[in-house]
Amino acid sequence: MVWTSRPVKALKGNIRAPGDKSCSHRALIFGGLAAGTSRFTGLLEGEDVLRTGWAMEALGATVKQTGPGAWEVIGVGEKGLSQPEKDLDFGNSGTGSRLMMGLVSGYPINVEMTGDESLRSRPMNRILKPLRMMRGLDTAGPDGQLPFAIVGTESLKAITYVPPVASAQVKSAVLLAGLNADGTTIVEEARQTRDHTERMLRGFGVTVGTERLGAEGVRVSLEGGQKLTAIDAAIPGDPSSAAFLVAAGILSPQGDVMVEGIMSNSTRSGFYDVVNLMGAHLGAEEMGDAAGERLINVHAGSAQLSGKPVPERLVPSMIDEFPILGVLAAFAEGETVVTGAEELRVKESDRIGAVVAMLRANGVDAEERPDGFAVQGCGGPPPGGGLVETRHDHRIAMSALVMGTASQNPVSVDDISMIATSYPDFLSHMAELGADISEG
Ligand SMILES: O=C(O)C1=C[C@@H](OP(=O)(O)O)[C@@H](O)[C@H](O)C1
Ligand SMILES: C=C(OP(=O)(O)O)C(=O)O
Repeated sequence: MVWTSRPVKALKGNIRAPGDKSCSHRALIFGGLAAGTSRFTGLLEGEDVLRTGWAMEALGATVKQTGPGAWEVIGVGEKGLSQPEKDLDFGNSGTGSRLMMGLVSGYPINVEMTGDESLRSRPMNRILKPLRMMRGLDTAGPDGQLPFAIVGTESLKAITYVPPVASAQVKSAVLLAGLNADGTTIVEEARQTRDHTERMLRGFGVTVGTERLGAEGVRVSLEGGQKLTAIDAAIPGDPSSAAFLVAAGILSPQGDVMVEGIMSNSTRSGFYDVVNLMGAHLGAEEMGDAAGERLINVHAGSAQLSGKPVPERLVPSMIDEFPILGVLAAFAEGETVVTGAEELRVKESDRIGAVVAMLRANGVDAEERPDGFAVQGCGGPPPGGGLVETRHDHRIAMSALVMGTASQNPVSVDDISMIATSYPDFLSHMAELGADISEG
């Protein structure tokens, strides 16, 4: 179903950022594992997160909604995870599926897992390889794409693992397997990825060590056999979802957008650093904290940006924000170049190909690089007028719709259904700001 975003003069208003997707997955997983009842507020009720909740229920936890964004999770505690009676379907979610692969591998259960067309095409050997090492198996194995089964065991051995790609999902899967392994599991990241697993596990009473490794890296360690204790927590706002609203405020000719309660964590803030480098002058005010994370309100007003090379050291901390950065680059003056971001090829879509196709369909000069893309900015509103192929990718759909709010002509997308995986309130939030987005 085609939806179209038409240019409007002003986007204005205050929006509360939706709950963070990464933290919401982890809240349900850790709550489902813990002894006792955990209560969460502000949980993201996106499809990806709900599927993680259903998976935890299939494994023996009780997960129930008690109000809007309010959830109660009764964990399995001492009993451990039990054999699910059906396949676990993770839909579109790399995070849910990969974290759960690590988690279930340390229990004597056999778990069939699957996902949608996009997830079934994503690489899983990055998880299967360290899990095989923890079983003492040769690291060579069949190439992994869902559907497949994880056959768990109670005799995992701790390993020291250096992931070949910067991935919080890989780090987290290894640490979750490490919870049930014999010895101390260590993950060494050359460039640190988002640290929500480490922080939230500590909240649930697990001792997790973190040491700096070189200028940009980290060594994370966790002793096997530790138990989790239930907590009450408020989920911080999602900086990745908020990035669409912030971009909309910057691009609007009369933009005045405040996004409230965004998690401020240096492992997630790359997008905000880059748009400031490009000349956005975002305003930030402290808002207290939630679940051990600092919260800020961010104000975004109209600004003419200048294209910039994106510093490679910031790539992991903005890995989900490249589609919307591509849109900002199209409005900027001069060239924006992204390098060192080959991971974008294996997200919900090949996001290098999808971003370049989105921009070209709207009259913008953009080209693919093996590990990124280059955009020649229009120095103002790009032509627009295109129909964007979203390729089952929520972030491409939202980026294209934001582009349409300020381009010369409307921008259409071929599908919006998958936006609900990460940001079910996106369209209503955009409408509150004054966007003109509708079917057809
Ligand atoms: O751990 C997480 O919650 C996530 C890690 C990132 O994936 P990778 O680990 O594949 O980089 C990110 O793209 C995803 O949206 C969420
Ligand atoms: C890459 C993403 O998520 P996941 O890997 O969980 O599917 C995303 O939300 O942009």
